[in-house]
Amino acid sequence: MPVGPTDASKTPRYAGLTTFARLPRREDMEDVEDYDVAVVGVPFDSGVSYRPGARFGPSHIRESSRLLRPWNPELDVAPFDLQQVVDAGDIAANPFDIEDAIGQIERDAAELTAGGRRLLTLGGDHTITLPLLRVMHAAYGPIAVLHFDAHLDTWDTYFGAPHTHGTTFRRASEEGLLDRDHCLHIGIRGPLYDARDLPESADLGFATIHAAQFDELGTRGVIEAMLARLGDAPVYVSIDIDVLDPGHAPGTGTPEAGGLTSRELLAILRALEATNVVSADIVEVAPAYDHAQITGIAASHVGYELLSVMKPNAAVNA
Ligand SMILES: N=C(N)NCCCC(=O)O
Ligand SMILES: [Zn+2]
Ligand SMILES: [Zn+2]
Repeated sequence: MPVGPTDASKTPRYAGLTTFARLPRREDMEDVEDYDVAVVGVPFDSGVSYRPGARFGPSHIRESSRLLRPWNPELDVAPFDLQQVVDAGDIAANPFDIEDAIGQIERDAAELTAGGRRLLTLGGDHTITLPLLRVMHAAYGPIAVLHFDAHLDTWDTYFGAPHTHGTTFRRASEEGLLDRDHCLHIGIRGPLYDARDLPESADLGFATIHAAQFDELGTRGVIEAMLARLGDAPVYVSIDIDVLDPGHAPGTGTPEAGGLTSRELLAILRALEATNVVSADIVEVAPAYDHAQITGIAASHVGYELLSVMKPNAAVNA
């Protein structure tokens, strides 16, 4: 039986060290390799183009996750009984050297996912997804990326810099990491730099469901289109919290009006039960702009739903 979160009926939720959902720390495990999914923080925000602060995202999401409970009634699952989930702490990413940080993230994520283990990464800005996708590609081959974001993040460079939070998915596509027939952006909105931004993103392998399409499609219609696009491919889910409307997630660096509600996002994530989610990240949570943990709580619930749809990899401990 997996070791689950601290029992809230025996130890107050607000007591003790802060781990995601009050899960055991990886260091607490007798056999440190004995987990199916690791939650890991990447406190890095040196790739942002506007407001900084996502380096404090991991600790804020953890602190906001203390109220999560063990049973998920929407999916009829107990995500922490299905598989051993641990909190693996934070990856120490160099704030002064983006290339070095990307290398550190890639190495540590490769180690944490050895043997087919899953990762739920708490960012950090969206720069951190590139090394995570390299690790996914090494394990699974070209990967279907399900990208929730207000932004395309398929731009080329900022000030000549190739590795930023706005260029991640162009680099990933250029490096051949993506399964170009099955990648999808959901929630795109707001002004762009150029009329070519959208066609270029399509050329890089992404279909798009714009935030403005939610009214005509409805959540059900979005889910159907998403499942059709993903098919049976191994799916990596990257969630930029700014996909949510600023009313649902004010604590982020590049907010855009007209976004999803947290209820819409959570419903869409639950539908991933029918797919093969291999790992995921939640990025761009910047607590300095948050109020009353609105963004942190949304992010912690997003993480909970992701853990609820990740199925244990039969290869682990086989
Ligand atoms: N939040 C992320 N990942 N990217 C935003 C980039 C928007 C911009 O610099 O214009
Ligand atoms: Zn964004
Ligand atoms: Zn982004």
